[in-house]
Amino acid sequence: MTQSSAAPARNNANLTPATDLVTVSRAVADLRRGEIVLVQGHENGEAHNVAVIAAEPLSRIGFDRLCDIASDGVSPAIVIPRVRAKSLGQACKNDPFIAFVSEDRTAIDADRLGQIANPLLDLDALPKGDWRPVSVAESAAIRLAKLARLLPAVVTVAVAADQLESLVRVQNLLVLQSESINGYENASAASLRQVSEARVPLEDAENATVIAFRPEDGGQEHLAIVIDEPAKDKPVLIRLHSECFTGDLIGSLRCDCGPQLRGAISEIARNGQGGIVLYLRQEGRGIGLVNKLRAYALQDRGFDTLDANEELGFDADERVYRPAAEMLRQLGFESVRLLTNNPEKMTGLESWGVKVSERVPHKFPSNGHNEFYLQTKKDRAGHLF
Ligand SMILES: Nc1nc2c(ncn2[C@@H]2O[C@H](COP(=O)(O)OP(=O)(O)OP(=O)(O)O)[C@@H](O)[C@H]2O)c(=O)[nH]1
Ligand SMILES: [Zn+2]
Repeated sequence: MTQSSAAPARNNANLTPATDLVTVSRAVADLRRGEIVLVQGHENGEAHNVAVIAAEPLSRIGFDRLCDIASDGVSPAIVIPRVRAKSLGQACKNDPFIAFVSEDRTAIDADRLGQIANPLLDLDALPKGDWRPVSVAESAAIRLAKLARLLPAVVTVAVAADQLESLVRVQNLLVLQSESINGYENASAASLRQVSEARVPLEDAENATVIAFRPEDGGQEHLAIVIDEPAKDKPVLIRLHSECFTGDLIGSLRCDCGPQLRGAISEIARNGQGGIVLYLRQEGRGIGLVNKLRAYALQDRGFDTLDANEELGFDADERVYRPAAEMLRQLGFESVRLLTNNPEKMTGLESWGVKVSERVPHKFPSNGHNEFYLQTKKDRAGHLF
């Protein structure tokens, strides 16, 4: 076990379970670097603690350190999506995630873990082992991996209560409560505050102002592009646009995002009443760019856009709409006319108290590459084309 007695503890093991935005965002960064984080969950009135490492950026050193934490001879558990377990030959119930524990600790190394976790990699055979349901702490750890925009697959070992305090103190590991992880997205959205604003004349809307909103934990800023001067006492024309690096910036033909973004700006400018484009940092329907590229690679192997997400262990759509509702509230708008084909955006906004008085269709012609994508949204995601 690596020890550094001089390292100050970054928090203590008795933290209250209130959502702790800063600790969660620090844990996200730790997980992305391949570091161990400690997660505490409560089941049947008892605390269960796990030390966690993400399966994806797992280094040999990180894996060895995790094994050092485990009791003698105990293999770490590999928590993967049910669909991945199925394709590895394990018929399982409907739990979305399942844990695999190898009989032989030496049968798993960092490379083998990557192959087990990532559906794009081939795996010859799984070593002998047992499957078991995941604990509350482990399912929160999966949520943390999703917040980190990593593959939803983690490696865990159980940690006894007396071991927890020394890991925090001696190894300088973060400990966080499952409630904090599970409440993070909501709390982060509620903490958004305007941090800067400037006039930015656009090709299609000369009178535009970009306003940036930052969450308290210092996470990614969402943007409001306010065009002209929309009245606050009647429904404002808006578009909720989810970030799409490939479609918005480099002209990808796999989706319809580029034309939808530019089209929304010009339509709002043309209508003469003003309006707002909310540019939401929810790349890849909330799974992040790296995972979206993985989903594209799976689509090239025959999965459709929704199944590809699920094959990776994500929901078909992981977006949340509280940040959009919060920005509208702070800008002083209560009621909107929404440019969209996606009914979930309407119900999402309404569930956070924004009145959607009208849906304004926002369809653009297909381009020779995105017909199947658009058809899938219509047939399987209920998009109204
Ligand atoms: N995971 C995943 N995300 C994708 C794929 N294609 C596009 N996206 C993402 O999907 C989102 C599309 O966002 P929007 O255009 O705002 O939403 P929409 O659900 O299509 O709804 P409307 O356009 O409003 O009708 C962006 O974040 C894209 O990056 C894909 O195949 N997989
Ligand atoms: Zn796109």
